[in-house]
Amino acid sequence: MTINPTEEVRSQVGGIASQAEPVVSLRGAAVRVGGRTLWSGADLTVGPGEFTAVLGPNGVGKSTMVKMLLGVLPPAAGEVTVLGAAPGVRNTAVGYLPQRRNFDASVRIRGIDVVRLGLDGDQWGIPVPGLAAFKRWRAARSGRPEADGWARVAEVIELVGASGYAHRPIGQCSGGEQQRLLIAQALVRRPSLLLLDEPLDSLDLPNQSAIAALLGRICHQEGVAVVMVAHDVNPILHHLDRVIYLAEGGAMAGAPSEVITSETLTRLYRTPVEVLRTSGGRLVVVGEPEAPARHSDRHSDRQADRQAAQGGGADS
Ligand SMILES: Nc1ncnc2c1ncn2[C@@H]1O[C@H](COP(=O)(O)OP(=O)(O)OP(=O)(O)O)[C@@H](O)[C@H]1O
Repeated sequence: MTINPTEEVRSQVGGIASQAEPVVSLRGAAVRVGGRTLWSGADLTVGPGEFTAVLGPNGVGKSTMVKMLLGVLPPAAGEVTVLGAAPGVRNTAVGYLPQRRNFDASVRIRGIDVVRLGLDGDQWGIPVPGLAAFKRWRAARSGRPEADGWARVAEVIELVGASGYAHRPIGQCSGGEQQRLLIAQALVRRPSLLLLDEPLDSLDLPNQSAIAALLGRICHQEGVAVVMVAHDVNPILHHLDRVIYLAEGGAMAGAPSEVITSETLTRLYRTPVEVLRTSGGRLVVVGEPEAPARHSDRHSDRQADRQAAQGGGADS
């Protein structure tokens, strides 16, 4: 499918959000886990086709915000709506990409089958939000779910630029290729909102840029609102419409140029952070804790833990 910012194409991907209604709205929202308030006072409005990053230090509660938007965890205070309803109610119109999972090289399932799981199955043990309701809706609507399903899978694979390798076993695809296929999986049900938890983690810089550009196109040309957790704002900075920085006890949201300033970030991170403007006018954040190299280490540790749990050593 050619990417074309027409209403017709928008309707092929984006779903039920009306232009007037915010896709996500937080008013004085707070979350508590284990008896502890992670953040509070969060005000955020995300409109259709807007790209928002959720940023902040490790453990501040970024993934927890995604869980709250999915309805898994209720807000401890304030008002939160997703697609005009309480979180969780409209999950059939929400695509979700959990924190990155690597497919081992021995995994034989093809990319297209992984994408198809977004319609028919679970994402490796993680329940697809609202799947049962969606299946009922789809069967009632089409009467031919199988044929409709494969046509949609092909369409969305083309959209993310994965046609060249979608028939390969996913374990033989590169990290960037796997991520495109997983984004296709999250898009296959034509969501109005895409929630992504650190989709750039463990990717090299060219792949971070390519995936960031793909998400920018999905958002701005296809009309899907994107809310994305990120550690490093730089690869996505020039695609963003809005950011929300979470900090211990607080939160600050706004346009990137308003929020991404040396003063604000230094205050939020409680460590010196400098925001520079390049000759091309782009912002670059220097000194933001948790640089990408550190994330890779973190995920390598998880891989080693998994291998150890399976009886192999980290170096086996
Ligand atoms: N069910 C739970 N019970 C108690 N504490 C929890 C629970 N779930 C998460 N936490 C804690 O809440 C905090 C926020 O976790 P969360 O994963 O949302 O942070 P994050 O900002 O996404 O972190 P990271 O950047 O490391 O991915 C962490 O300290 C975590 O240990």
